[in-house]
Amino acid sequence: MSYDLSLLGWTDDRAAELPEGAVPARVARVDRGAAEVLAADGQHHVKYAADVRRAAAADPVALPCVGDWAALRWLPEGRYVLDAVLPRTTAFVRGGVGRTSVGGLSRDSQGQVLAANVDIVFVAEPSMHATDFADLARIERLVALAWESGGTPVVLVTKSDLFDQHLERSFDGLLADVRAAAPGVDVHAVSSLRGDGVELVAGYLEGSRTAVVLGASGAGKSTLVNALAADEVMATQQVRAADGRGRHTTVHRELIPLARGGLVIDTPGIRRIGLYDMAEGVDRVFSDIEELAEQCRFGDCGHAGEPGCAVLAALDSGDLPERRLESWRKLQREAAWMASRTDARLRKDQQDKWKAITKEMRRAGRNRP
Ligand SMILES: Nc1nc2c(ncn2[C@@H]2O[C@H](COP(=O)(O)OP(=O)(O)OP(=O)(O)O)[C@@H](O)[C@H]2O)c(=O)[nH]1
Ligand SMILES: [Zn+2]
Repeated sequence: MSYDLSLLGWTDDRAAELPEGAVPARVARVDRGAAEVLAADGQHHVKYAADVRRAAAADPVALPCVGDWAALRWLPEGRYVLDAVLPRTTAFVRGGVGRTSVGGLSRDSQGQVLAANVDIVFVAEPSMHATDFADLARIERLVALAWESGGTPVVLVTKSDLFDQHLERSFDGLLADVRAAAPGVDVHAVSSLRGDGVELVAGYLEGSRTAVVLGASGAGKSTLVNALAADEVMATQQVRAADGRGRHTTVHRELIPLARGGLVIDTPGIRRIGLYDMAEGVDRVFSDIEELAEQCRFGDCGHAGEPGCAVLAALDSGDLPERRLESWRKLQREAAWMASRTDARLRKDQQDKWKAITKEMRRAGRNRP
């Protein structure tokens, strides 16, 4: 089995970051101290070089993760070693690895990268969930997370076939509310069951882009991924049934290359993604409120009754729905809480570290395999 790197998302920009003589590979899955990677000459199980282990011991953000592009080096004993992680263009960073026994984040926890180099972040929210309509607050939260990762969010209102047209609310009205909750973000209705919108979703992956699907349990993520992947997932299920072995199947389960181009990352970490540091993303998803806040008379207005508050004025006039203001307040509190526990310089330091490692490797001029 060999891979066409460009179909895995390899670009000229990334090639420019590759140390001379190194072999590029995409991380499909990670285990303790080792990764499954896809390279032009096939799939490999590779261990981490001492530099990578050292960097990861100092800071877990340096650990290779699914979606990473890595530089492999050929060892004299006839196998590859993962020598460096190439600079990430996007990353889902969880604020803390450790959880305390009561479920909170432990104070000294550092960031952990759940997935890297994800271009498109689909936010799946069912049009109907039991008798409830799409949850706008959840959409706001996940869109904020998506912006924070550096990827481009696209909201998918899933299970559109379940929407009962006889309800007091029209489907178009629901879509309009969703659009208002995610300004500047594409919003589409999808029914994986009927196949509606699936081609449109696939279109976002053209040019071998990488996507994840975020959403609550039961939002229809797996069904959508299966609809996109069709052939591949069915094939891997047959492999599993035939020989009962897991490894090959698992690789394709976490980083799923689609036959029509593009990839979907689907890992337990991404599925459980909830609340991470996302101050920037919050600002962006609530840009309408941020703009109002700039018009408040006082620069440090708390929007709690101060004179000349533009936010409360918009609330009074009905321009700003109360639900949205509440949602913004809640996310801001959470973001502030996360920020107090996450070293803001973490990622910046990490980027510098990667650059240094890459430079170091270039200077050392590794041997070709
Ligand atoms: N009517 C309808 N049902 C759907 C659609 N997509 C998914 N479902 C059903 O909704 C249920 C949940 O779908 P999943 O794809 O497993 O949801 P998920 O988001 O992957 O859920 P988790 O694995 O728990 O995170 C399943 O019973 C699906 O058959 C759809 O477009 N229309
Ligand atoms: Zn104000």
